[in-house]
Amino acid sequence: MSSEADIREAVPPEFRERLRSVRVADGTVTLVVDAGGLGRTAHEPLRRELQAAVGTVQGVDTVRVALMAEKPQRQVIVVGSGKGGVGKSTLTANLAVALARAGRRVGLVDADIYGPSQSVLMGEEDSRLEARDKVLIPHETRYGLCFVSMGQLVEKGRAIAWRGPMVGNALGQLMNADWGDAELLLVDLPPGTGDVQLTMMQKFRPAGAVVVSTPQDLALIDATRALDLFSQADIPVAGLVENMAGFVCPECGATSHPFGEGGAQDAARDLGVPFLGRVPLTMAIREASDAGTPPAAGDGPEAAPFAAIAARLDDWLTAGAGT
Ligand SMILES: Nc1ncnc2c1ncn2[C@@H]1O[C@H](COP(=O)(O)OP(=O)(O)OP(=O)(O)O)[C@@H](O)[C@H]1O
Repeated sequence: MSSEADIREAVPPEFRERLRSVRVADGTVTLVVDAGGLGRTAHEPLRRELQAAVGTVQGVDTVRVALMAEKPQRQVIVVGSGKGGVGKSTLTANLAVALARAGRRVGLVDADIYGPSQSVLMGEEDSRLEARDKVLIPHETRYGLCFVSMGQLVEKGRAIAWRGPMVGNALGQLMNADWGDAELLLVDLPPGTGDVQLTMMQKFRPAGAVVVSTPQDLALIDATRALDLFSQADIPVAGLVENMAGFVCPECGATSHPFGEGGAQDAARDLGVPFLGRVPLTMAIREASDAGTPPAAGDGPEAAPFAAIAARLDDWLTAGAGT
């Protein structure tokens, strides 16, 4: 009859620290193993390796492996805007890249269910999502982060006309994908204040919200509405970002202000929310975004504003300002 010590000895050394308990009874061995920090994809190979190794011990007929997947502490940050077209998806993609570059383990969720664009922004237009045991496996990008998007589930160019419960269901699938050891999920919300936002706030309790606006008054009125929605739901506001703040002429480098100047910073001050920074309107940002090479991943001047905003968001999270 094999002893517990024989069984422990047979477990490959790299897994011994994960062993939580060993039970031996009538030729059946039960191992309880901590699978925390391993992605779901690693579970089956780990189980098979342990079964094979322990199965070689004399007197062992059956090896049962119970994997405990502790849930990593993961914070959710939503990025919203009062209206469409202000650059919310561009900002979310580049913030995710900048945070990953700064060493954060980041996942990106494209919850802009009616107009998903993260596949294009990440240069993964043809990527499709796979599922294991009905859990989606996020798609690995070249930029040090994984993402999921509605755009990966529906046919390209197909309009999505869903009612509330279907939207909630789709959102749940994206949020509950196999995020492995990601510590931060950045969520690109649809513009406005509809079903997705409400489901998000009720079901997934974000640690914080970032609101994007262009500097002109009309956009700021809408941004104020988005801020109001978050504060009503007790979601802390990490800050306001001013996008398309000043146009940098690609010919002469001079800056003009087609949408006005400093409006979001003033609005943030008036509303008592942090101002996270501004991103200029440049041809390079638009071209890089369309080409699927997020400017934040490069070393050009376009990366700097995103890195600065990401650092402020990181400080806000580190200071424990999120819930
Ligand atoms: N700072 C910027 N400089 C230049 N172009 C930008 C900038 N920010 C965004 N854009 C461009 O503006 C367009 C709209 O941006 P984006 O899709 O990110 O906006 P959105 O608010 O997410 O829109 P939607 O409401 O469709 O989700 C895109 O073509 C994008 O490349």
